[in-house]
Amino acid sequence: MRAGRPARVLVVTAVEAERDAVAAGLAAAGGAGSRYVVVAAGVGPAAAAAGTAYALTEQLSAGRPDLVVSAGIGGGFVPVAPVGSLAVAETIVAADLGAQTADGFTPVAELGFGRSEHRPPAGLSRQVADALAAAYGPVLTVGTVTGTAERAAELTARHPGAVAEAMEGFGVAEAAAVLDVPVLEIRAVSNAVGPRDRAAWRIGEALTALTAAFGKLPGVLGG
Ligand SMILES: O=C(O)c1cccc(C(=O)CC[C@H]2O[C@@H](n3cnc4c(=O)[nH]cnc43)[C@H](O)[C@@H]2O)c1
Repeated sequence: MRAGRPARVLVVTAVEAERDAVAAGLAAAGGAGSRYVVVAAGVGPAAAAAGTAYALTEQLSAGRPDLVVSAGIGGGFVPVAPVGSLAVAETIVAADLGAQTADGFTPVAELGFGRSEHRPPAGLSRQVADALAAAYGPVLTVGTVTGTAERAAELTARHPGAVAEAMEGFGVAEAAAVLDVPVLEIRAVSNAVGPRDRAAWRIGEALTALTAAFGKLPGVLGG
């Protein structure tokens, strides 16, 4: 990102409820909303990449965005990211893109194809995490929501310090990287990563936290 406050920010969520929660926060921040475009691109990394690429291309005539933010609800690794809290990505990791063998999982980058993670600007991501009182660490992108304690333990072992998982960050980051636009990922925790208990998801609480985060973000990014 160029020095100073970003002139244009693209925020990509998965679903409309997340988009509306982000927009409500930006509206509460007052005026900053005009520099922000918020789109709901769909669930999963493929929809996220396609939607981000489309939105970036559409915005090019007004000038290339300075920053792309992947945002929404997510699963939190407890105890570091409990339900209702926020998580900000230090790295955005494609946690299930690769090959599963008898010896375990090999990430796609180790297979010699592409990359397995994106690194947001370190100073900026840390600054945003601190300002939002968010957990800070790797945020995993998965194609399949974790639903067992065994899978959660496997992910934690492979990605020490992981704070959250969701389904879009890596797709958003891949699209942003094509235009060399820096990326952040901000997640509001709706559920714990672990044994599947859909009834325990606190989506309303997470959306409220997401709104609060985007009420603060313009101030953190420089008004
Ligand atoms: O209940 C299910 O089985 C289920 C399966 C696929 C998707 C969903 C969603 O509700 C997706 C919405 C959205 O939420 C993010 N999210 C929230 N918690 C998690 C999680 O623990 N692991 C991964 N993603 C999560 C995700 O980014 C989706 O876009 C429900």
